[in-house]
Amino acid sequence: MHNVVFVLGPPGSGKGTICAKIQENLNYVHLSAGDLLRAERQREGSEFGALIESHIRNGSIVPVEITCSLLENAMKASGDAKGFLVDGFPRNEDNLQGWNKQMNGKAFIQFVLFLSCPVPICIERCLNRGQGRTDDNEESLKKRVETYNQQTFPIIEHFKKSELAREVKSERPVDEVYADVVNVFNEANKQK
Ligand SMILES: Nc1ncnc2c1ncn2[C@@H]1O[C@H](COP(=O)(O)OP(=O)(O)O)[C@@H](O)[C@H]1O
Ligand SMILES: O=c1ccn([C@@H]2O[C@H](COP(=O)(O)OP(=O)(O)O)[C@@H](O)[C@H]2O)c(=O)[nH]1
Ligand SMILES: [Mg+2]
Repeated sequence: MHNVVFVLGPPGSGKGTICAKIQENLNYVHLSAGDLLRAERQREGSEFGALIESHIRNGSIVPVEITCSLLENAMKASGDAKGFLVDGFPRNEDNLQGWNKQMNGKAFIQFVLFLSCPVPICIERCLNRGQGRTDDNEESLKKRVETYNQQTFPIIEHFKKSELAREVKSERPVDEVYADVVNVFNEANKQK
């Protein structure tokens, strides 16, 4: 049974940055759904490359069958780990239902880390991210924020209702955000 922590928040809220630090220090394996999709987009012979690229440029969400299989394969390939940080997923109802169907009995959601950050700061961060991404531009970001507000925030609300969400405000400097995130993980692992 894979132990999973979903890491959610608007684009630019710091999910990848924080997950990398957690992976380094707390023995969780970081799986960025976005990175897995970008790798699949480039993979020689992938039948989903064009579909993934159009969703990424559009800030829309790739069908869960594709993303969930990439995540499950990555967890299988990773071998034993204290847990998996599933970064940037689930992003909508289709993702959540698809995960529940495909991963039922195979994964346990320990909790959901929600990095909350004002949108203008998020946009600024993405525009300065400098990773040469095809979706870090004004046009794509506008759509990504709309997708986040319309489709992803309701998923966060769902996890809040089931008392699985742990919110950390992430407009502060990385070290301050990370210190609070460590406390959330320590608290969650104490309860195990
Ligand atoms: N707390 C923070 N303060 C300032 N910049 C940050 C902070 N967290 C992340 N960043 C920067 O903002 C950009 C987006 O961070 P990233 O971790 O990629 O966010 P996400 O994965 O949520 O899109 C990166 O350039 C990163 O270095
Ligand atoms: O589970 C996922 C994760 C990402 N994406 C797509 O990949 C893009 C980039 O996601 P990522 O998490 O890398 O963006 P970030 O929030 O880190 O800026 C999203 O806008 C979506 O188009 C998706 O469709 N499903
Ligand atoms: Mg990211």
